[in-house]
Amino acid sequence: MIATEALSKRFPRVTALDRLSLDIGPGVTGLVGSNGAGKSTLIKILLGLSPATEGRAAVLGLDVATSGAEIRERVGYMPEHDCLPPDVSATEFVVHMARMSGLPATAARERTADTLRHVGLYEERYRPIGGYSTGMKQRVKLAQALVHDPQLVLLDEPTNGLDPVGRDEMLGLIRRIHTDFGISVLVTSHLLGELERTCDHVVVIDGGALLRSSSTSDFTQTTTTLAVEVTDSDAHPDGTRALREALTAAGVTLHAAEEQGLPGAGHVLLVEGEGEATYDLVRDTVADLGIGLVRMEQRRHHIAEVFHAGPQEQQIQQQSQQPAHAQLAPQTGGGHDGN
Ligand SMILES: Nc1ncnc2c1ncn2[C@@H]1O[C@H](COP(=O)(O)OP(=O)(O)OP(=O)(O)O)[C@@H](O)[C@H]1O
Repeated sequence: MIATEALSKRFPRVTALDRLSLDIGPGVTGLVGSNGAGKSTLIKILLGLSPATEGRAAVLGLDVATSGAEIRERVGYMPEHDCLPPDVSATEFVVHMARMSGLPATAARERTADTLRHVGLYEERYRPIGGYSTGMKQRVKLAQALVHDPQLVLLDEPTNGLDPVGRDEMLGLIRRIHTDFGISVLVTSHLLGELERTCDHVVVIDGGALLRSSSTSDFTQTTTTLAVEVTDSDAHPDGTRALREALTAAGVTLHAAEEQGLPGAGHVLLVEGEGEATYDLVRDTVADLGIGLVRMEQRRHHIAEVFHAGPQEQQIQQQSQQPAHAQLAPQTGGGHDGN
């Protein structure tokens, strides 16, 4: 879908992309990086809207330096910034964008109705965009990227400005772009956690250079550690502590998640697993103590942990509760006009 080779983009005072080489296949791919990492710059080069300083890039096998117009015919683009005209309706705007992409008038109207319905805009599509909420505007931006039935869409920070419910809905829509229509997706975000559920593959860039590119399952592979959570009882007002003491006496290696200083982790014990025997021992010990077993599960790595620990350090600090959307620290000096 997308291939870049030693792609660089230098502005007078900043290197936005630094010899970036990528190979992105079909499916849903997340492009993650903090503010100023170079995500928007890469997208603009891929669309043939901005020339690279050095290196090469191809989208759907077409060279970005020479085939910008053909690429834009086959690729949809959802820009990051608010760019919608306030005084026209979603229908008028999306029909216009469909016509710009080369669809005849009737097809443009039909595709617009289908696409707006798909993104969840119904009767409000006849009202001027200026009165829409942020979530509705993001849906219009997504609809205009999809209306000409592209093979690939490039979505720049589609969850920006959305509340948690709106973000989940948008992520669900993005996933369905691929599952329902077979359109491949490159979606950027500075929130590592949200891509875990949405993307098949994740590319992490920082300072315009590649940090890591791998499948989401590689990022989130399971560990041999069990996360165990129990209830308290009258006999054991601190059930977690009672279980900890009993398991330690039985010779099991374990530590409390709260030792890592994680919020909400006070009732979670992390048990070093040694196969079936450990599951049985935990179950029997909990039963003997007469407390309740809330959960016992193999811990998964979260993308954010892997990223913070660095690719080489797969033995990551143990923790059971990661905030749903771990955010990369913003970089300094990122101000620009966005063009
Ligand atoms: N037209 C421009 N002129 C000068 N510098 C620019 C220009 N566009 C981008 N930059 C700089 O290039 C770097 C990468 O910017 P880019 O917009 O690609 O980052 P990003 O990862 O998309 O971040 P954000 O999500 O904040 O937009 C930043 O340091 C930015 O200031």
